Amino acid sequence: MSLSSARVLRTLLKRPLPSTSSRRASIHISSIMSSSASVAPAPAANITQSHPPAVSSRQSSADYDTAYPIEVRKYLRTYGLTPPAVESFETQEKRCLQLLENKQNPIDKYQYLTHLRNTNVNLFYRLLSGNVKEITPVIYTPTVGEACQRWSELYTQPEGMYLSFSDKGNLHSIIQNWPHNVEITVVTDGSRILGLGDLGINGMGIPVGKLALYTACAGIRPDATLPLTLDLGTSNEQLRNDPLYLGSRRDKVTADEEREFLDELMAALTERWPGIVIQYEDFKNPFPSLERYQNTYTMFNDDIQGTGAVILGGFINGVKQSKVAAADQRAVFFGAGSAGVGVAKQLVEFFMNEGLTEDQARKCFWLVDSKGLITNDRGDKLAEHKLYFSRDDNEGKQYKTLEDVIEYVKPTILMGLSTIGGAFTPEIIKRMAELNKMPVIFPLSNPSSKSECTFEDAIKYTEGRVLFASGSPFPALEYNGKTLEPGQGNNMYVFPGIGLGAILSKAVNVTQSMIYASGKALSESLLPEEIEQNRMYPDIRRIREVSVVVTCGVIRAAQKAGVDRELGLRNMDDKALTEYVQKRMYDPFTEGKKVQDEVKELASHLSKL
Ligand SMILES: NC(=O)C1=CN([C@@H]2O[C@H](COP(=O)(O)OP(=O)(O)OC[C@H]3O[C@@H](n4cnc5c(N)ncnc54)[C@H](O)[C@@H]3O)[C@@H](O)[C@H]2O)C=CC1
Ligand SMILES: CC(=O)C(=O)O
Ligand SMILES: [Mg+2]
Repeated sequence: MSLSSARVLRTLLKRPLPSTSSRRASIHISSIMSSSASVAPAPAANITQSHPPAVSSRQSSADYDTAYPIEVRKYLRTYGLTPPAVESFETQEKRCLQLLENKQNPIDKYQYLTHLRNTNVNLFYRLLSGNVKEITPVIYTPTVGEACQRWSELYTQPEGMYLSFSDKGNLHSIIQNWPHNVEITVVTDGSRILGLGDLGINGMGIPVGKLALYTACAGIRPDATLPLTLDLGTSNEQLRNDPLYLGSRRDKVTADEEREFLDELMAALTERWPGIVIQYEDFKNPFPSLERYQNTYTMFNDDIQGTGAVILGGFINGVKQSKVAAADQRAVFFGAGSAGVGVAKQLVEFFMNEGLTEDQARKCFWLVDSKGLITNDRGDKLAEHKLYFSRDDNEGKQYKTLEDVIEYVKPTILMGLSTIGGAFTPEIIKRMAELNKMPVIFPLSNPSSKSECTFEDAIKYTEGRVLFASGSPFPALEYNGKTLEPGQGNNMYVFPGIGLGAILSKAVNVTQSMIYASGKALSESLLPEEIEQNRMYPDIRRIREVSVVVTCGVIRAAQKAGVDRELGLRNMDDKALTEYVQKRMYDPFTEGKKVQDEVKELASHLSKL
């Protein structure tokens, strides 16, 4: 059967997926009129059944909130489908936190939170917003790493779209199956999931986790987000032989095949949802797609650009503390992939803004990959993205190990984007501390097991002088009577604001200037007391406020670049723009109130008839 005839058949067999608003349109007058009387449950059966009964799988998961008053439950036709008590947000949170605490393993906590998101979306986001520091490590790095590794083993429900290479030619029609209007998608092919390698379609945990952060941090409505995983084969033989693996068992498609598929995908997504923002995530080789689509679609690559921006943000504050001028910086990058090159390029731009020429700025960087320092005369064919930083001043000498490179360069900065856990050994950290008053050491690989060093080691071996940020979170430490908080250099500080800024400004493209602006805005989002505490990044608990600052910076940059189509925002001063952004953000704490207000308004209207 062709896809289009399958769709017709399905349409005939099934009633359409009702949206919350269409369901609300078929109001149950008697239930609302009787609801104000008391909390005593009037039988749900008093509801006139003018159309098929509400089926749980057809309701929005937000509708089953035990915080909803009786009249709202009747209005939503969930009366009787939730326990009788009407709970406060505090009681709900207490139960959820207790349940979380009782779970022994991070993955059990992850599964519980997944269940919660699918059964009461507003409660999930209230819980996340109120406990962002505690819960982010469960739904995002590091735990999402294990969730992806075990995705096929633990699978219970769909949470996004899966598109296979064999669907090529039909992507446009398959995408029509998604039942909501989408403003933003995160798309991966699973080929480089964190530092864990090619996980094929098991990588779905990443789009799901990133989009949960879009909602929690930048207030993009949950139903306007689309987690998207491309099943383009996998080079992971173990997965292909795993009987539980949920993807196709073919080898990875070729670069040409991938390009053709992505061309069709980009067109299909944009045709279905004009203006959609498309975030590329965790592709093994993401440079060609960024180059190909960045001037044609509203898209960006989080690993290259988001990571560049977040490190720029922290680095601007770090430089102020270390007081080493741009011209005197020498940065060794351990790892020269998408993230390494993305960060280095972003810092080149910063150094140029600090007065260096491009060549002077570029020469401040020494990139190391699995074969050692990247030089023109190393003897291997360098991937294109490495050429810009390849050194020609090594006088014929090759430096194979990180120790050798450090002795040669005597760096002020050591970045880790290598996926090699523990690569920054005590000796390396000590050497950085000998070379610098305040060494910058950023072990940025994820998840925690891949971090190039721990916060504890960085503090111990530099005697507390390190300027530290890691990709995954580490706990705070007591050192010499002081509590030291590690920085978290993770793109989660910027991608929510980049996405929201692009959506609200209706940007036709995500320009490099918008990316730079996100990092700059992040650096300016610190409170005076955070600056006083020598922090490079704001407290993660303020991420929603921070995302508003980042969003405004991105919108202004879009306006300056002339890629914005929401021209009304141009006339707003900064205060008005900030308020506009805040008002446009989904807030799980007031979401239920909106429904209650609708019910009240309707009851009052009906009483006047
Ligand atoms: N903190 C953050 O926000 C972000 C962190 N990352 C993390 O950065 C890591 C790298 O990501 P990508 O650059 O996208 O991956 P990639 O696969 O493109 O690059 C990895 C690089 O590490 C090098 N490498 C591998 N083994 C090595 C060894 N033994 N010695 C020296 N170099 C070695 C490779 O040659 C390559 O240049 C991952 O763990 C990822 O999770 C990525 C994006 C954002
Ligand atoms: C944080 C992130 O995007 C990564 O590790 O790939
Ligand atoms: Mg990533």
